[in-house]
Amino acid sequence: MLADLVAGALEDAERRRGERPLAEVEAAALARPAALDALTALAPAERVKIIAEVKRASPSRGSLAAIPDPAALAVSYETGGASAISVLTEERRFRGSLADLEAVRDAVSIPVLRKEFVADPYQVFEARAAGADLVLLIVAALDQKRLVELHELITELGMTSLVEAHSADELSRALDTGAGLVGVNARDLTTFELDRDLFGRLAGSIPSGVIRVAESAVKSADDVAHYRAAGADVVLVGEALVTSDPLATLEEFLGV
Ligand SMILES: O=C(O)c1ccccc1NCC(=O)[C@H](O)[C@H](O)COP(=O)(O)O
Repeated sequence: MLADLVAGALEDAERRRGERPLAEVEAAALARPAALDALTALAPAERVKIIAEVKRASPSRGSLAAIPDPAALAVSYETGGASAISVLTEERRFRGSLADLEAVRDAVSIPVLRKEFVADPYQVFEARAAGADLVLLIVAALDQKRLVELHELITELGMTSLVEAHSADELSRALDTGAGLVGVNARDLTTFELDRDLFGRLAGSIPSGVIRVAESAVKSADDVAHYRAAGADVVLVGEALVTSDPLATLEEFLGV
């Protein structure tokens, strides 16, 4: 499944490259105002922080929410106290787009993450051209050389990588990149199984100075408390927000 998602995302990027060559996207990326400082926005604090996700659908859950106006949803997230917004831009299974990201960027003043199966530098330039401040890199989808190259490009463009792992091995590869923001995804992206305790098993290996993000499987305030007790500085939440009143849910989650 993960290989299919990456292959599909690369095919879609190739199609867009045909319509808008790299030189044009690169120029648009360089013309953007500087990216927001996500490491400061997500820095450890007395209270847990939330990255709130714009997520219409997913391979594991199918349709979640229509989200006709992603910018309005993002404004609710910002008003509700989210520290950053994640926008799924994958088109085939998540029904997202770069246009969603651009609309969100224009509507909020907190950092915005491009959530995508990024494997090609073109996708990084696209992210910056659309106004992203952060880009997701999934360790399981990349060999180490490519992971490091993409992380370096993201950094050169002034953005922040969120480097995502799902095992001790992947975590060690994530830390080897030198990234300051590392996520542990409870969802196995090959089987979709959820393991809410994985973060707790791996968090102790993340050195202080690296921001720890617990991703996926947050359904309730108890789940946020569970991740917080295990050492999460930040939790990334999708489904629970798009299928509820986001303001009320954020208030409940941030009260933890
Ligand atoms: O959500 C999926 O089904 C999925 C399947 C395959 C690859 C990635 C997938 N999701 C991306 C994410 O990591 C989540 O959208 C994100 O962590 C939020 O998760 P949740 O709060 O459980 O919606």
